[in-house]
Amino acid sequence: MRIEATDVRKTYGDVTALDGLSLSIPSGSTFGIIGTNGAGKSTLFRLLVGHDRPDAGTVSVGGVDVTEDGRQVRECVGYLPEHVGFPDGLTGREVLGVHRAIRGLPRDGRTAEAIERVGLTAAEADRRVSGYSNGMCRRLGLATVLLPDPDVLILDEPTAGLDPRGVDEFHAIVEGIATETDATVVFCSHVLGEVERLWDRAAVLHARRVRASGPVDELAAAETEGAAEPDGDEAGETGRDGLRAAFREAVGDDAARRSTADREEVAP
Ligand SMILES: Nc1ncnc2c1ncn2[C@@H]1O[C@H](COP(=O)(O)OP(=O)(O)OP(=O)(O)O)[C@@H](O)[C@H]1O
Repeated sequence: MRIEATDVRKTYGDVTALDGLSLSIPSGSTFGIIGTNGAGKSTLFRLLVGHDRPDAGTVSVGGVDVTEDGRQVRECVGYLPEHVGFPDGLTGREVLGVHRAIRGLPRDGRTAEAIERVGLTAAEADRRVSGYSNGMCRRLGLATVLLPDPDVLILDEPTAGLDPRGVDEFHAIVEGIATETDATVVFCSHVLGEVERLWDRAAVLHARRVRASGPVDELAAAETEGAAEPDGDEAGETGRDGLRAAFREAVGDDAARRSTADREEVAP
């Protein structure tokens, strides 16, 4: 499903989180949003799933305006927020059972399928979540959003706090989902390495809007080739120099270099 955001503005009191943001995410793509802390990534995601409303502009998923029919959009979108909590006393499988029941989904084996898809063993699924590692919690969170077989997956920094092996394993799971389904996968991160490994296309969020967007190979290739001057500040599709410049501008030169190194560290 295609996702479109057009000239979106969102404020929280006197804080302007997004201003003039426009973004187009093609159906079936794996799309990364990269930006520093506070760039507005989570705000954008909340708008995409109708948990928040833009002050101006429009957001649509599969041609449906999210502000007009948020319910229809949420039925086909799986949204994993950055912070997810589970009731300590339940097992992973019970957590999934609760999610299945809340959504009114049938008992048709989808819980076991979701457990398998995220790489939890049956024994792990039957353990209480109070004993889960961060990586297991992330997998369980992903399993909860996979239950309804969503057309769109929106994952807000799902690898934050994972060690390099955990990041790699999580990427492999998401790659499997992207390959085996037609789902559009949108994922955000601070780390360029994650972009190169996982995504077809990416957008750099900076100064409350999309600073640049385009194919990831252009962004990543540009990053490893050295410095370049910015080529303008228009949002939307840009060439290699625009992506490279936007990424450096957003995260700073040192962070850009570290981000490239992070990619090498987590490479299999
Ligand atoms: N509920 C809220 N109330 C007030 N300000 C908010 C709220 N949500 C977000 N903001 C502000 O909006 C801006 C964008 O925040 P947002 O959480 O979307 O950024 P982010 O890119 O997801 O950051 P991070 O990488 O740290 O998660 C920040 O200045 C933040 O303080």
